[in-house]
Amino acid sequence: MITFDGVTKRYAGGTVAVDDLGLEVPTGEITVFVGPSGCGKTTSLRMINRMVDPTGGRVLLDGVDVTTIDPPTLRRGIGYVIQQAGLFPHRKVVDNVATVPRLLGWERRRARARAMELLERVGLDAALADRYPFQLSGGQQQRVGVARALAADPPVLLMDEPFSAVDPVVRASLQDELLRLQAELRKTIVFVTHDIDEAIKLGDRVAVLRVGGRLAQLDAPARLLAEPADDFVREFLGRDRGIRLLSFVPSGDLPLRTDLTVPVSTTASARGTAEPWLALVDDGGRPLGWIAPRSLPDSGTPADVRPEPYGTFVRGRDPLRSVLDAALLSPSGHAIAVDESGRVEGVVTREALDAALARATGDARG
Ligand SMILES: Nc1ncnc2c1ncn2[C@@H]1O[C@H](COP(=O)(O)OP(=O)(O)OP(=O)(O)O)[C@@H](O)[C@H]1O
Repeated sequence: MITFDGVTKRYAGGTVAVDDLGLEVPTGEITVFVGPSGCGKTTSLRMINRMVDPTGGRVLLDGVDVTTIDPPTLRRGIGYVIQQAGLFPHRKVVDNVATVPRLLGWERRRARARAMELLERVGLDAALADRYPFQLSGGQQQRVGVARALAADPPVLLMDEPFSAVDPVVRASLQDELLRLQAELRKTIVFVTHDIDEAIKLGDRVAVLRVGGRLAQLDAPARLLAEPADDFVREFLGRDRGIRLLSFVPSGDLPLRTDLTVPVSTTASARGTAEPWLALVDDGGRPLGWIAPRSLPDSGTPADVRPEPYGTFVRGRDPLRSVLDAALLSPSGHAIAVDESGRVEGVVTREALDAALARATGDARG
């Protein structure tokens, strides 16, 4: 665990970058520092690995004041990833990743083997190992940066805007990759960003800082969205707070109707149904779309019927936000629930969804 105990940093010249910061970064979790430019995020992060020392208060790593540990020893247990990856330009990718193990005295072959294993872990093709950093895309460079930080298997990882220099699509995949890795590795991660969406996606807890280096709020993302502490946090969170909150509400307990589906082989049997919409399902159990039984032809083959568009969600895995999205994509207003392999489990009606939405927003309002 990392503890900020009344930490202040006043730079020469008088700027107070961090002001009496008190918070805990739990072991094995991702804690995100977020806030506008100049609010002291980077300074706070760097006080953990002693690139900056506080002028007041203490930063404790598992109860030990970091200023009592000499920086090289301290940094051996702390990986560090920065924007633009910060790779050594004249070293091949594999040697970049092997840098810290080599510094720790690993023999060359073992360090390289470890580097190759990590490149694979972060989703990079082994063929890239012998390239130089300039021969990689921005996203690939960031992956190398993450692999390098993980090379000595440090319990703590500091990440300073690591994904902000890449385009939104690559950025999203790097974020997904980090979450996947973290599920396996359970590092204690402090992640700095100015992007609130990134903070909410990645953080187990999010610390919102305001300029002057003061902590505005520290909470789990769902709580932050539901109950911003003040106007500054509310404005920083921006629009769509209610919708974004639905990303944290599970869909597993939504009631399913199985009588609102019809197999394609028996489409004609749907003619007499009173329901305005039925979900058409193929022979493999996969959704084909919505049909209106009333519009089925009295004669001829119902095979000519063209199903209307639909949306699906994986029940139990996807959040309520995905159910709402699926419902909005369907003319019926209902959402089709599928299992992990894409087979239809049933239908969540608009009424059931409305009730769940009312419950979720009611819970959020407290
Ligand atoms: N070495 C330094 N000397 C003097 N002032 C500094 C120094 N480093 C940072 N500052 C000031 O401290 C404040 C906080 O800086 P810091 O880099 O920690 O903010 P940040 O939240 O990480 O900002 P950004 O999102 O723009 O990177 C700013 O006002 C900055 O100008």
